[in-house]
Amino acid sequence: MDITLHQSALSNQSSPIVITGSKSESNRLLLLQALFPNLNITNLSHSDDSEVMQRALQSDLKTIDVHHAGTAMRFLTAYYAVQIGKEITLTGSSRMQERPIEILVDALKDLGADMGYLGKKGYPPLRIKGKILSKSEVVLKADVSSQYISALLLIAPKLQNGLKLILEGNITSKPYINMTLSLLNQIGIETSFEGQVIQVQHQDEINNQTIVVESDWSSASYFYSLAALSPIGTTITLVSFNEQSIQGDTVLKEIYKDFGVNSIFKDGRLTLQKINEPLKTHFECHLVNAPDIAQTIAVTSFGLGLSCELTGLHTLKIKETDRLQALKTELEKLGGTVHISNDSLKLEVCNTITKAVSIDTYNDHRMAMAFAPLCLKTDIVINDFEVVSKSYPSFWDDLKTLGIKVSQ
Ligand SMILES: O=C(O)C1=C[C@@H](OP(=O)(O)O)[C@@H](O)[C@H](O)C1
Ligand SMILES: C=C(OP(=O)(O)O)C(=O)O
Repeated sequence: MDITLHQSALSNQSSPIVITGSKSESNRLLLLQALFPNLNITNLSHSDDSEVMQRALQSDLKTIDVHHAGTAMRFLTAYYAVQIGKEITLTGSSRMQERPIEILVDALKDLGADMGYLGKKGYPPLRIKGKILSKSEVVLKADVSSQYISALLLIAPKLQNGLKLILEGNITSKPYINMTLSLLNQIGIETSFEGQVIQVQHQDEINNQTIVVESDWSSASYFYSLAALSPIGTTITLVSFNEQSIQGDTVLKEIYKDFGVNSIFKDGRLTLQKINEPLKTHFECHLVNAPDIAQTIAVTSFGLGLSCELTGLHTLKIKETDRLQALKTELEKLGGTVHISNDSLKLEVCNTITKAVSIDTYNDHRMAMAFAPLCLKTDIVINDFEVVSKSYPSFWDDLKTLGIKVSQ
């Protein structure tokens, strides 16, 4: 189904937007909780991806389907590899069956795992038979997806001798690896990360404890974009966010300064203030550490009539859709001119936005949410609007709270 966002301005009296827990943190903690049952978690994400993860970990079924959830696919591959005596099929949506997993499968097999492909080599679905993994050191490529590395790190404390990972190549999405290590440290597990080598110590048990999931910074990006596209003086308040976070997407607060948005933290609230128009007409950003906010930034630049060059985007082609191609197609429908390569996107200056365009979302929540803020400039239709539930089910309600006029 589609949804129409009528050209609107944000209300200046709206209540704060409450964003729930980070899906990345939630899915890591859910897996750690399955390994260490005395870990208690609060403020879990309400996203489809976290619900899928929760259901999978509680399931006795022989086939586990994670739909579109990349973290669930990768983290559960490692988890089931060490579930002794269990044999399962792990599968996902048709897109998931095009998202590569060979680097992780090879690393787990090198450690002693018993698993294989049920379809195309290198891709889900997988057959996994849990066993004790005998080895504790493995070499793997780090330039395709950090999720393979996080998956191995999450099961590492339960391996007999812990784990030493030797990373090859440029490390992509590094803040997500640091997030995994930080959560391991928070529950009392010792780790080190020096150069290309990560080590995790073996640990059987942890102390009883509760971890509060931080609110989701990737979801906050759409509000940064709304603030950037609004007149000077506009404010949007988000709860609950603190300046210190283990999520790499906190770089938003630096990046959006260039678009005239200031971030003020007070008592767990983050207020975004549009304080000036962009100081430059061309924007450049290297996003190898924050791939999930690339779509938001490209659309903000377009909406502001700026040219931009975004680099470090080689992972975008293997996400929910080929995000580089999807951005080019949809921005060009709106009148933009976009050049893409395997790892970059260049947008030319465009001062008129084509009206009432229908944006295709390609089963990608971030396509829907990244384009939505353009309703501050023109009417816009978002096709298959339900996709947002992958990470942010209440997104459209939250837009209405801000005064955006929405109809179905
Ligand atoms: O570990 C995680 O929670 C994630 C890592 C990133 O993936 P890649 O490492 O594949 O870039 C990111 O894009 C994804 O949304 C979540
Ligand atoms: C890429 C994403 O998720 P995943 O890889 O976990 O499917 C995302 O949420 O933008």
